[in-house]
Amino acid sequence: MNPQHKTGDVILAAENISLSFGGVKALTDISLDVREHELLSIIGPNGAGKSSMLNVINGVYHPQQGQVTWRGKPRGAIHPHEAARMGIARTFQNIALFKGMSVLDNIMTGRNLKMHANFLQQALWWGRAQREEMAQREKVEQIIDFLEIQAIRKTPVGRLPYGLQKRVELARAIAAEPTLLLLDEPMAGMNVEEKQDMCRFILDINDAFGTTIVLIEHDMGVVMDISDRVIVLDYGKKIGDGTPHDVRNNPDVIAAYLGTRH
Ligand SMILES: Nc1ncnc2c1ncn2[C@@H]1O[C@H](COP(=O)(O)OP(=O)(O)OP(=O)(O)O)[C@@H](O)[C@H]1O
Repeated sequence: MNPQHKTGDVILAAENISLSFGGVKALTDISLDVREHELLSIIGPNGAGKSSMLNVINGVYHPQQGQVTWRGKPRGAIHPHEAARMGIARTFQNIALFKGMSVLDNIMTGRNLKMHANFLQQALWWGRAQREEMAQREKVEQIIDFLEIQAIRKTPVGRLPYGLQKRVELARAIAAEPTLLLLDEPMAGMNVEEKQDMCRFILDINDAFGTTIVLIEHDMGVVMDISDRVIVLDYGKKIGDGTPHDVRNNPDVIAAYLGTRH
């Protein structure tokens, strides 16, 4: 894929971010930006700081130094629910779904932010709340069709194979209609066919909804294939930032990462 034709303005900028846990420096002076509509991958060996960076972006961690700017405005220390309100959705390395609930109900939880009627309003204006519930369900059904999970819509998530659970988690994340979608190893533990499906869905989301995607992924084939741009971290420092072609030919990256691990 080629990048430049589709990417827009910078929507998120992280400037000089440093984050430590006790004596462990997870991130050191990292600056990066995320441009609207792009598919940006963050790669690097285990412990390089990739998940920490996503956690800074969506407000799970607050860096000791540096600043995050969202649509040109410095953000300050925010919590994940505030990041969600800004339009930043997230999936996790370990699936975080309600295992006893059906696929449909799990995806509905992703619509919470879009619900207007609160509990009291639901009690007072039953009709209106019901109309809203129907509209939300319709949206969820569209997502179910989009991700081709119609056949399992009533199945409790805990009974599904791993690959499908990952797809349901993706469905729940896009149910929030995010501007920026953070995906933390969405293909980990998948077989080749499941990975191909997941790649297709990620690209479709990016294309069909214009959703900006930041992806952490260890599979280099996948990263080089689908990314518009790749950022490389190593020991908490940024050592590469460019097109897949640039990164593949960056001597620092080759030395620190591609030739050695994974
Ligand atoms: N909550 C935490 N408490 C203490 N140390 C942490 C915490 N989160 C991350 N770290 C440390 O920060 C460093 C970066 O970890 P991080 O999980 O961000 O790396 P990563 O690149 O995502 O690794 P992986 O590919 O293994 O998921 C590691 O040394 C890790 O042990």
